[in-house]
Amino acid sequence: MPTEFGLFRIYTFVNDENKDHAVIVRGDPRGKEDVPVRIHSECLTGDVLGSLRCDCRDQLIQSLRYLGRQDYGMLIYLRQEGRGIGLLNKIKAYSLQDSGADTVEANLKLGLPVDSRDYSFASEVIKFFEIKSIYIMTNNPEKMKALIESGINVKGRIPIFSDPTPYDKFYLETKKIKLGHEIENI
Ligand SMILES: Nc1nc2c(ncn2[C@@H]2O[C@H](COP(=O)(O)OP(=O)(O)OP(=O)(O)O)[C@@H](O)[C@H]2O)c(=O)[nH]1
Ligand SMILES: [Zn+2]
Repeated sequence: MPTEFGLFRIYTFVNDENKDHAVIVRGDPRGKEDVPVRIHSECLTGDVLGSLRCDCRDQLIQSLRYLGRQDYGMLIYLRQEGRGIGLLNKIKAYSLQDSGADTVEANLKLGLPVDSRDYSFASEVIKFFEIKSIYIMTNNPEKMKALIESGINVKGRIPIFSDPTPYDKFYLETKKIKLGHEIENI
């Protein structure tokens, strides 16, 4: 698949819930060591519509740009919208955030988990390609931990910072303080 970031191959994998996840592969990472991998969670509002309420689109573009410069690597696009609560609930959470709640409080007020994402599917994909070790592109230590616990040899982390805007500064601060994201530029 030719993209503005370079040439990739695209695969789809379907899980038990019948969600089709996309894997965008650069070069041939099969059997390789030290493969850069971005595991990106779906964000329709940011990734597709360009919403500035979050940094998702910026991280997606930075990841693809980075991967496009590598000989091999992959981006696993997981259909776990809204950290797993789905689009409808994320929009309800946005409404509560407009009344003052932060991104964590809003989920809790809706009676939903703060983060119900599952990375086992991403691990299966990495194992499918027989990748020996990875560098994970994330600021989220929980994501890294989940991958290690599922048996992936994670050699290290590649941070992806985006410049905060007036629209996402509070969101990024909350991710740093309440969700433990290692964001150094706020
Ligand atoms: N529930 C909820 N989900 C959100 C909100 N803003 C963005 N998301 C979702 O959050 C997911 C991305 O998670 P983030 O917390 O931004 O980042 P991360 O994937 O944990 O960490 P990185 O790997 O550093 O990007 C996507 O599925 C978005 O749809 C929000 O305010 N509420
Ligand atoms: Zn987003």
